[in-house]
Amino acid sequence: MPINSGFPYPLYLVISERDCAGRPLLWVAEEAIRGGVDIIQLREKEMSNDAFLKQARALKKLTDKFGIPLVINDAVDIAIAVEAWGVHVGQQDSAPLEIAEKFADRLHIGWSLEDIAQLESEQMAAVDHLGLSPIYATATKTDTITEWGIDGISEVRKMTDKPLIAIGRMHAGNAVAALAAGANSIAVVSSICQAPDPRAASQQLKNLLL
Ligand SMILES: Cc1ncc(COP(=O)(O)OP(=O)(O)O)c(N)n1
Ligand SMILES: Cc1ncsc1CCOP(=O)(O)O
Ligand SMILES: [Mg+2]
Repeated sequence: MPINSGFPYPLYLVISERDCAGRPLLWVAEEAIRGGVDIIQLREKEMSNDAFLKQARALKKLTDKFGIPLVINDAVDIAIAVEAWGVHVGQQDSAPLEIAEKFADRLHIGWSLEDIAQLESEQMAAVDHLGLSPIYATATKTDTITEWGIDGISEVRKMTDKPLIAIGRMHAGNAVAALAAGANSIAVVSSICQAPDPRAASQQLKNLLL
């Protein structure tokens, strides 16, 4: 059984050094937290394991200071090493059932949903929340298949009670529609990490989601 079916984190920041427009990741993260981000995922696709672990430890200190959860993308070992709140895995990553078998009560498990048929997967038994990936195609992640769109969120909402995170070109102009369609959370990279003022961008998004 998943360890928690609730998801009280409407504004979800996914962050990587590369996406921070030349600014330090920890500065962008702190500004975003001060602006109202509720949860942060560290997603480093181009770093060595050691550098990823170091970055994860530093970010965990920051998220602990502000009392918000840290999620690690892909790397279950790093999530465990830094005592992260959770891990996010996709269809090509470690399987939720395998993660849950080893780390049953230690990690919340997020899983990417790319196709409606995946809702029928046995993996769903170990999944705490779903990332609908992507709502819209985005330059931040190009190895995606189709777009859910806002209608896709409504479709999935009718088929599962699990918390749904809308990700993929989400911004102030489409966040409210995503929530109205049944998403519990909006996950963003560019809308905050590339913003000239990440704190103001977070505040603007958060105000829309309250
Ligand atoms: C909240 C959230 N949803 C979806 C994803 C995408 O995960 P995945 O499909 O494994 O792709 P990568 O992020 O690993 O490239 C996510 N990271 N977060
Ligand atoms: C990690 C991820 N998974 C699906 S889309 C995406 C990237 C979202 O980035 P952006 O918010 O810049 O479109
Ligand atoms: Mg992944």
